[in-house]
Amino acid sequence: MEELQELKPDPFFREVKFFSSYADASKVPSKGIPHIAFAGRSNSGKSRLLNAIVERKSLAKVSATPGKTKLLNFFLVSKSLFLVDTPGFGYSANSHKEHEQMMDLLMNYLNSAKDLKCLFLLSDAQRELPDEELELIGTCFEKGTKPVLIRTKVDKLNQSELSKLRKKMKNIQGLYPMLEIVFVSPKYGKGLPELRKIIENMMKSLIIPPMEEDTIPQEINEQG
Ligand SMILES: Nc1nc2c(ncn2[C@@H]2O[C@H](COP(=O)(O)OP(=O)(O)OP(=O)(O)O)[C@@H](O)[C@H]2O)c(=O)[nH]1
Ligand SMILES: [Mg+2]
Repeated sequence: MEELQELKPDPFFREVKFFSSYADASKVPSKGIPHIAFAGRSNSGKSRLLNAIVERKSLAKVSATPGKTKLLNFFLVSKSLFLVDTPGFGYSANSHKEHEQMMDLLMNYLNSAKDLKCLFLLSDAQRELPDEELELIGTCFEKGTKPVLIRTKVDKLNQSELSKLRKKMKNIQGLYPMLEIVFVSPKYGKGLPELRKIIENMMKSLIIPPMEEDTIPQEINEQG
């Protein structure tokens, strides 16, 4: 894979900040600012990809230990878009009880957030795509949330593994012809222009009300 090229700074992502964290899905912002959520198994690379898209090194917290992100962490981009980092499903290094709470939080959010317009569903390219991910893609189409399937860590695959993966993804697009699938490696900048384009197109298709002052939190709490 080619080395990371110097990326052209994207003006839309120049203004990005941590907004707030939520442990209760009913409290998340719902005033018309669209959300894009990053969901997927623990350790699939959600937090790292979010940072890479907005060209920040450590805005969202990244860790090699699965289960790092425990809350719904909202990042506000140009006062008009929330990128939402979420706890990972599947194995995590947290206690069983804590993990169950994280999963309840995530599912409540995915099922109820009115402003969730797009789901970035990440899955490690070294692993088979689990059936649950396919079901989640189906649910997104039913609910009118645009799903994007993102295969991460493609830098860890060799050429023959990559071509096998491409074939498998073609089969999935046979099931879901409208599904966009992107291969990424934040390490090498791969897939980032495609994802930024998806975000740009989504923003163009929406009418977004100006952000009200009272929705900006007075005290920003800790990211979890
Ligand atoms: N080689 C490689 N490593 C990656 C890539 N993306 C993420 N990683 C690494 O994978 C590990 C997990 O990344 P995170 O972004 O914290 O994963 P996450 O999905 O947010 O994990 P949880 O918050 O625990 O659910 C970290 O050590 C990352 O540096 C990638 O594209 N290539
Ligand atoms: Mg994370």
